[in-house]
Amino acid sequence: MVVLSKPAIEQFSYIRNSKSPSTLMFPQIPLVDLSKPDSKHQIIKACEEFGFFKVINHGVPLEFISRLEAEATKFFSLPLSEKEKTGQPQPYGYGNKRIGPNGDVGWVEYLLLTTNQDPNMLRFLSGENPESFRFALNNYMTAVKKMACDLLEMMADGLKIQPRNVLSKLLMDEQSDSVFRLNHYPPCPDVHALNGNSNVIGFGEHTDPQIISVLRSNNTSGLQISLRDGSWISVPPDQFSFFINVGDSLQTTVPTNNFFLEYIELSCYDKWKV
Ligand SMILES: C=C1C[C@]23C[C@@]1(O)CC[C@H]2[C@@]12CC[C@H](O)[C@@](C)(C(=O)O1)[C@H]2[C@@H]3C(=O)O
Ligand SMILES: O=C(O)CCC(=O)C(=O)O
Repeated sequence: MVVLSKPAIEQFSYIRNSKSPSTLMFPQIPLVDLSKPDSKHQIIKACEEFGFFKVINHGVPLEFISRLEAEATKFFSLPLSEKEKTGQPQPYGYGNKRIGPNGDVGWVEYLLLTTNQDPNMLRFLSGENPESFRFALNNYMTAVKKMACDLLEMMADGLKIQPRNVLSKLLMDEQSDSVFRLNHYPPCPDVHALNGNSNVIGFGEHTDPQIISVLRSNNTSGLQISLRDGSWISVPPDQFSFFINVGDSLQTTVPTNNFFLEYIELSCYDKWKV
C-alpha cells in the first residue's frame, strides 16, 4: 500500500483537463506487415507520413509475450516493501509515481532496466520465483531486440544509408544505452472517489529521446499520440502487435531533412505496458 501524508490528489498533478482526444477525422495508424516483401517501403512511408506505426507478423513468439505479462503481473502484485527491495531507480530499478530525473509524476509504477545486461544479473528482482521472471525477461528482450534490429536495418535500407547496420549496431553494442521499461497503471481510487474523473495521467506528455521505441500494451486503451496539428488521438490497443514510435534521435542522427515526424505520447490511467 502506498502511504501518503496528503491525499494523492493534492500531491500529484495527474488529472488531464485541457486536452481531450480528437474525435474528428480519426486518422488510421499505419500498419506494417513484416511478412510482406514490401515492408521496407511500408516502414518508410509510415515514418514519413506519421512517425508512429503498428507492426504485425513481427516474429516475437506470443508465448514469450504472455509469459512476461504473467510474470510482470505477479511482480506488480507484490507488496510495495518487496518491490522496493530493487532500490530507488537510479535510473534502473523499481519506481513508483516519480518518473525520470526531472521531477515528473504520474499514476504509474514501473521497472526500468537496461537491455544490455544479462537478466540473470538482475538479482534484485524478488518475489516467489525470481528465476522465472528473469527467464521471461531474457526471452522477451532477445526477441524484441531482434525485431527492432530488423526494423532499423530496413529503415537504413529504405533511406539508402550505408552500412545497413549503422542503426542496429547501436542497439547490439555492449555499451548500448537502450532501455526496457515495464509500466503498470494501477486503478486510482482517490480520483474515482472524489469526482469519478477517469482522465488520470499515468505517464505524462513526452517525446522519446531514443531512435525508436517499441511499445506493447495489454488489451487496455490509454495511449494517446499528438498529431502535427496539436490534436490528440487514442491508439486502439492491440495486445498481439507492437507499436513503433520514431524518437528524437532518429531525426537528429539521420540527415533526412526532417523526414520523420516526432510524436508526443501520453498514457492515461488503467493499463499497463510491456
Ligand atoms: C518523464 C520522463 C521519463 C523519461 C524522461 C522524461 O523526462 C521524458 C522521457 C521519458 C523517457 C521515455 C522513454 C524511456 O522510457 C525513458 C527511459 C527515456 O529515455 O525517456 C523515459 C525517461 C525516464 O524514465 O527517465
Ligand atoms: O506505457 C505507455 O503506454 C506509454 C509509456 C511511454 O510512453 C514510454 O515509456 O515512453
